Order: sequence, then C-alpha cells, then structure tokens
Amino acid sequence: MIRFWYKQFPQYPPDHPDYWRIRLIEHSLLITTSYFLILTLINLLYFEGYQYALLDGCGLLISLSIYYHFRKKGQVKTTSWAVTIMIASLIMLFVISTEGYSHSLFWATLIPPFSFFLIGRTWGTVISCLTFSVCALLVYLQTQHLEPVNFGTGSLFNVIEVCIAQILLLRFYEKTRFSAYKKLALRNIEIQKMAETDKLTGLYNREKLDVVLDKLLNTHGDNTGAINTGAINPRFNTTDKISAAVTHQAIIDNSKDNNGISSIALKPIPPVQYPISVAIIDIDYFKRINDNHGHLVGDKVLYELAQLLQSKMRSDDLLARWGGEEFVVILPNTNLENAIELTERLRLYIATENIQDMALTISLGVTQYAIKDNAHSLLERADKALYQAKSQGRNCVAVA
Ligand SMILES: Nc1nc2c(ncn2[C@@H]2O[C@H](COP(=O)(O)OP(=O)(O)OP(=O)(O)O)[C@@H](O)[C@H]2O)c(=O)[nH]1
Repeated sequence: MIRFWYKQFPQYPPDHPDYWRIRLIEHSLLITTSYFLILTLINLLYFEGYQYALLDGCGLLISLSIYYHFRKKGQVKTTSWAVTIMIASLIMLFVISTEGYSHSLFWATLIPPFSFFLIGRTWGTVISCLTFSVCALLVYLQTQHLEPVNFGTGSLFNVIEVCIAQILLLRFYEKTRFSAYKKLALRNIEIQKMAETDKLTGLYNREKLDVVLDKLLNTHGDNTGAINTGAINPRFNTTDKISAAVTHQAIIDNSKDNNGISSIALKPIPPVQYPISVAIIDIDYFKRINDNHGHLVGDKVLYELAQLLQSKMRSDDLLARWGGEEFVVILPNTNLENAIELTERLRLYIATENIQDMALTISLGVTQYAIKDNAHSLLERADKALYQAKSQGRNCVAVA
C-alpha cells in the first residue's frame, strides 16, 4: 500500500533537484490523508463533534484530490503550493474555530516545517509569520477573558498528534538532508578521483604526480641530514602532517569505468622514506603501433602496459602516467643502485611479455633525489637520462 502511494516520475530521477520535494509532497499527502481520516473518525465516533468531523472530512477530500491531481500531472510547484495552503488553512480554521483553546495552538507549529520544506524560505517565512500572528492574537484574546486553562482529553489528543506529526516530519527532513549530503560527498570523491586519475590507464595523472612530488620533496628542505643515508626519516611516519595529507584520498577503487578500460587499483601513498629515486618510462616506437594498428589498439597497449608495470610495483612505489606513452615511478627508500636494478628488472619483464600480441620494449631514465632538488629539476634529470637511453638504441636503462 505504502509503495503504491509513492509514484516514481521518470522525468524526476534521483539526481533531479525536485526529486526530494516530490517525495516530501507524497509524504505530506500521505500524512495529511491519514491524519484527516483518523481525525474524522475520532471526531465522529468518539467526541461526536460533527462540526470538526466535517472539517476533517473536507481536509480528507482535498488531500486526496491534490494527490490524485499530482499523480496524474506531476506538477511539482503547483502541488507544493496546494499542499501548503491546504495544511495551513485547515490548521488555522481549526485553531480559530476553537479560539485557541484545548491546546489547539499546538497545531500551528506544524505550518512552518511544511511551508518551509515545500515552498521555500521566503514564502515559508511569510506564511509562518501570518500563522503565529493569528496565534498571538488568540492568546491575547484569551488573556482578556481571564478564563481558567482547560486541559481535557481533546487537549491531550492535540498535543500527542502534533508531536507525532512533528517527529515524522523532522525524521523525513533529516533523512533527505542526510541523503543529499551523502550524495554530495560521494560526488566530491568522484570529482577528486577524476581530477587526479588518468582515465585511460586508471593510474595517477601528471597533476597528481606533481602535487605528490612537491609535497614529498618540500618536506625535505629543513631536514637534509637524513638524505642519502638510506635510513627511514623518522619525521615521516603515518602521523606526519604532510605524508598524512598525501596519503589521504589516495585509494582508488577497483570498479571498472564505463568503457571498461581503467580499473587499476592504486595503493595509498606511503609515508616518505629517503633516499628517493625516480624513473621515467617510455614505450619504444609507440608511434608505429598507432600507425600500424590504429589508436584504439594503441590505447589498449597503454592500458595493458600500465597494468603490467603496476603489478611489479612494490607496496611503497608510486606509478603515474606522465602523458602520452610516458610513465613516472617514484621509488621511496631506494638509492640509485637499487633503482637501476629495479628498473632493469622492469625493462626485462616488459620485453618478455606480449601486449596485444605484440612484443614491446621500454626505455627508462633513472635518477636519485639530491639536496636542493625540486620536483621540476628531479624530473628534468630523469628525462635527460631517458633521452640518453633512447639515443643509446632504446630498450635500456640510463642514469643521470
Ligand atoms: N593511442 C594513443 N596514442 C598516444 C596517446 N598519447 C600519445 N600517443 C601517441 O604516442 C606517440 C608517441 O610518438 P613519439 O613521441 O614519436 O615516440 P615513439 O614513436 O614511441 O618513439 P620513441 O619514443 O622515440 O621510441 C604519438 O604517435 C602519439 O600520437 C594515447 O593516449 N593513446
């Protein structure tokens, strides 16, 4: 029954700005319809207050008509106003008809949440102010009569019913607010992921690499003693401000994207460890692959190569696509000697693998971080080494 009440409008998908307003309209109409039905029955059968039963019966009819019209037409703005006016006027009619006695004034507290949620801040404020002015007037008139406050069963019902309605409304509001924030937070993560990820390979992109390198190397400026010793810099543990910032948000999930190409999982960036070496990896004669087999095959080669390289990374290494057919790998806690050994192993591994049924080789330029280096100078040196590797005939590792 409840499911039937909540109609899905294809023109208002979950990311449409009016999606939650529609849910609230349906929710409100469900509440008002049930309330008016219950109140009609209570007034008719228990209190024998036919005047109020008639009023509630009218409310029930109006509520159902608005709901029927909304289901047919799906007009959000008009229905929002209709629901607000219906609720506000019926409540005020009831409050005025009881002259504010029997704690009927409580009902007026339902008007602000409905009107704010449905018709927005400005009109919500206007309607709420009008409502409370009428309530204030009724209270003032009561003080003129100086009658003792009457607290009967009717008062009890009014207080309980209003409290239940408030709880239901605020629960709904909190649910929508939470869901909106959650969606926003997920979007932000997605956007951040997109901004720092290479779409084709799923690796970090150049922008992210620059940021990571800058952060890693800038931390070294006032701590030159630890460099080249091979020891782990004690400042860079997991609680270190900078490494924590770098580690944050570094996990990219395994999910495939729409074209099914990028899906490599990246590990969190590790705490900084010295010495650091860097290598630039470049595919040899990649242009020929594009020329002979087309760019789509070229793309697949890039993706597969990225996967193979990633599979050979140690837990602390960081691999990124630098652009085109070039990749950069940051090797923490690795001196030049170890870096040469490691990149040589990488080169051999790729040379023995078949990628898209093709034999492929890579050239690598390797260098080690030195005092006074910044990200730019470090990469420039590695690039020079790569140039040497290319001029030495490719499929080799060169050092600078
Ligand atoms: N398919 C594909 N090709 C790319 C992409 N980015 C760059 N390229 C191509 O990569 C090729 C790079 O060519 P070159 O710089 O001449 O390098 P190379 O042919 O590998 O030659 P060497 O590096 O000197 O061994 C160019 O043809 C680019 O169009 C990409 O994302 N996808």
